[in-house]
Amino acid sequence: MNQDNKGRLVIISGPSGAGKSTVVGRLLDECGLPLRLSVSATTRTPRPGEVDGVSYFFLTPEEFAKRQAAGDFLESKEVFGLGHWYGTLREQVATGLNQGDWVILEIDVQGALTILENEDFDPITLFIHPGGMDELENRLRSRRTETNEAISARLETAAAEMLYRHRYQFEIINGNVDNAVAEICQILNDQKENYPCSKS
Ligand SMILES: Nc1nc2c(ncn2[C@@H]2O[C@H](COP(=O)(O)OP(=O)(O)O)[C@@H](O)[C@H]2O)c(=O)[nH]1
Ligand SMILES: Nc1ncnc2c1ncn2[C@@H]1O[C@H](COP(=O)(O)OP(=O)(O)O)[C@@H](O)[C@H]1O
Repeated sequence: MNQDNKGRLVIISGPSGAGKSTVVGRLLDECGLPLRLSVSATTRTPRPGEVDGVSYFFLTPEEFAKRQAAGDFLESKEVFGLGHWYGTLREQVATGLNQGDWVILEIDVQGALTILENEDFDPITLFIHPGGMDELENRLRSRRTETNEAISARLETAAAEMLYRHRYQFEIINGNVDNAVAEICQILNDQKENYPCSKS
């Protein structure tokens, strides 16, 4: 799927609350590359303001299981141990790569490792974190989207995920959003030298 300059896969992981969505939103607008976000499917309920098909495809557990059985996912995982599933849709990735886009997967560590084991891809991998667990907790609490139970599960998972950051090519500390965005744009544009885009 990745031959003939037909786009690239970019994997971004990091603990919940690290600022992945914030940074990715900016990258899409500011990097000057044909980036697009792969919209994942999930069984979790939408937060206020999240739009089906834009933030995620929000599926019932039954719909999700059906799509798993049909082989529609490149990878799918239960994240945080709270019974909510998340999955990368093959179609999202294939469509983007075939159009020459750089397809961003904003996925957890388990999903990233599964894709790294898949030899069809040669992804650029980035791990984002805020530099400290206290700051992570502050961000999660001030986002006001999660219950205390969900915040605790996210913090526990965060500690485990941090242990995998060395499996990624690039570690980004998102202390200041502007700096993190600039650093990642620079990394991606440097990679372009190795893999010229068919689109730009
Ligand atoms: N493996 C996998 N993880 C995903 C996928 N989509 C989102 N995630 C991860 O699921 C976690 C939870 O996402 P979300 O419920 O939106 O909460 P947030 O990270 O606190 O904003 C994050 O670590 C995401 O990176 C996916 O398709 N596959
Ligand atoms: N560099 C930063 N400094 C301070 N707050 C940030 C920073 N980056 C993101 N945030 C805030 O932290 C919270 C979590 O960010 P979000 O992008 O939702 O994280 P993630 O997608 O990794 O779960 C949000 O309220 C966001 O506005």
